[in-house]
Amino acid sequence: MAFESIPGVGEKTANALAELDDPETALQQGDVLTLMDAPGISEGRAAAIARGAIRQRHDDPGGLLATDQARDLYDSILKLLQERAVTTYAKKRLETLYPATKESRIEEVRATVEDALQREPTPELREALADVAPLESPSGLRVRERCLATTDAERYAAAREAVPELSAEVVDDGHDIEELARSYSTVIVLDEAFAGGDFSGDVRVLPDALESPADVVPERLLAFFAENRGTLLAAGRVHEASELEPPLDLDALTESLSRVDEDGTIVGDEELERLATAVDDLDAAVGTAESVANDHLRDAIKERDVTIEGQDFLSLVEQGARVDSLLARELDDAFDAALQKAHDHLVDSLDLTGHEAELADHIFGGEPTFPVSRRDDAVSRLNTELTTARDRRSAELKADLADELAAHKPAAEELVRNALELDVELAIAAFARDFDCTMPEFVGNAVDDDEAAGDDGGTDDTDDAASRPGFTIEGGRSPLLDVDFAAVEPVDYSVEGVTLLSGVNSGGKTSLLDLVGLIVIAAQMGLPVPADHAQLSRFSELHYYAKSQGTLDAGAFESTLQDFGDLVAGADGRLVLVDELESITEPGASAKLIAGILEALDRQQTAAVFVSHLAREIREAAAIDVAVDGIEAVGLVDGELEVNRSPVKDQLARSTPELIVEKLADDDDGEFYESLLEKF
Ligand SMILES: Nc1ncnc2c1ncn2[C@@H]1O[C@H](COP(=O)(O)OP(=O)(O)OP(=O)(O)O)[C@@H](O)[C@H]1O
Repeated sequence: MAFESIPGVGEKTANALAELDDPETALQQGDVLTLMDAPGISEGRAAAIARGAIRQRHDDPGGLLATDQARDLYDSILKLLQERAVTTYAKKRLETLYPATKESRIEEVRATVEDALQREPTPELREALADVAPLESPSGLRVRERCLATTDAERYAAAREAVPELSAEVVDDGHDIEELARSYSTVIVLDEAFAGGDFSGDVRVLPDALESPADVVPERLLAFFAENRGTLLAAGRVHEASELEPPLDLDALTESLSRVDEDGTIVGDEELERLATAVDDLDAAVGTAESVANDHLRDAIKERDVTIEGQDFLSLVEQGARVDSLLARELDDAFDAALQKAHDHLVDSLDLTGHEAELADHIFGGEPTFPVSRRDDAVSRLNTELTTARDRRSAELKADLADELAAHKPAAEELVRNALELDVELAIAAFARDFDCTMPEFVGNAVDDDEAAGDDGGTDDTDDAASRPGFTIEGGRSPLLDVDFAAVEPVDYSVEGVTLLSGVNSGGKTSLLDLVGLIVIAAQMGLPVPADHAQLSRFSELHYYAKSQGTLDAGAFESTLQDFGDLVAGADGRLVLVDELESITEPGASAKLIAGILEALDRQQTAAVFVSHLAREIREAAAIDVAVDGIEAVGLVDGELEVNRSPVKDQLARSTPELIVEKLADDDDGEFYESLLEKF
């Protein structure tokens, strides 16, 4: 696959992607998690690449968000979704949802959303998800008790590359290998030539070792599971707390994980623990055993009255200070008992067995002496015996556990992936619940797709191909208003083609444009929308222009006009939302400009809503019959306008001043207010 053909992927990124095991599948599935594994690819970048790949797969030109205001609305929707996701992964994954213009992409997301809407985001699930993160590959692992050896420089380089966890050594001959075996518990020789060699120590000739590094370093897999233990267990809890079917036996995984600690060390094996403790405690135990023996001997000597015959005394004097023979004779039993006590202490405290106990026997012995002292060579022999046994036991257990975990690995990866993907679905489900959403219905044929229209009622393009693009919203409630969502009044609004929207001040015109834009963007992302019912065309571009902050200077005015020049020259199937364009210049000129833009848009297959306080003037200036809808005040209550937030079709709303003059005219018998009212 030519990665550089993906929108937004340059040579450097393409090279990074090529380093993944299976980048094609990751790109095809929009799998941000795997894409993030490519060197130098951040989560945000991975999401952008995934989006590009999705667009490419659907041959989707994208580009629905044609103005900054439209992009801001998209960002707001994304934020509402991301706030409802627990994991960073899901927050990034949600960014792969973009407003598409191709039916196939919208349908693809809608199919996932249908499932998502069945999900229930419970507190237990959110709690478990908090501990789930993408799996990490441990780095910097070093295994010190094993080494690789070869006579070949190339193989040496390959060994360093394939198994960085072990030391690799270049050797000349068997003698060098013997030397290594003295420093390492195990030496793995990579050269066939040494097969059948007679080495002392644990020397294994494994010419194929580099082909399956995991067998040579089972620690690699153990470290993977050890490092990801928290995530794996949490992903297991996510499955238990939801209706997700786990891809492996969770009890078996938990049991396997309980046998390795965070450092990748085997735990829970009594024999290994016995040997490890014995190695660690050997010195201290020998010291204590010495004291035990000496205490016993000291007490025995103190209690003893020694009678020395003259002859013995003479020979003692003649032989200098040697008392060994005397000790041997007089304290033979006590000496034996002291040694026995020392030995028993060693065997008991270190829990030594069979051959180890025999070796311990040699630590205290020989000619009677006081104080009793250890024989260092015997201590060293016991130490070697225990260390070798410990390492052998550990290596066996690691290999066994690694075998077991290797079988779990693909399913464990799926377990975590499922949990993370569930978080994405739960965020969508929470969005739908929090804002009382329903799935929108696509009608008409605003965008020309080459594809055949689907017949599942989702994006039914065959319905009304001749009709003009537009939308119908029933009971729409914007989650972006500055009031609590519960206090948002539902709005009904329907537009086909080009229309003006008039209305009282603060009647909710801007909020309505936001709602329309939001519903269109969310719908084309494949998401449910905050309305009781929504029907819309699939638009090619959304041009949303916010209200200008004041009259523009000549330069800004010129460039705004150029924007509209481009707009009216654009393709069919667009939705244009414009808020009070009149504020950019003086009212008389504005009305003429807007009238001209509306005429041009009316000639195209475009839907447009222009909010304006100059609806009457625009209509008068326009050569076509421009539709005008109105958000009306139903009355004035305590100086406050009471507003019907749903625009009335084909009705020019009376302005706030007109309403107030009318009220004064009603309240007052004078002619002044009546005459004012006639001016409207
Ligand atoms: N559907 C709604 N439900 C509840 N409150 C709303 C709704 N729509 C608008 N409002 C409230 O009315 C306020 C004014 O709305 P908005 O700015 O959309 O009015 P406008 O008609 O564009 O005003 P102006 O003519 O002054 O530009 C909002 O800030 C919001 O508090």
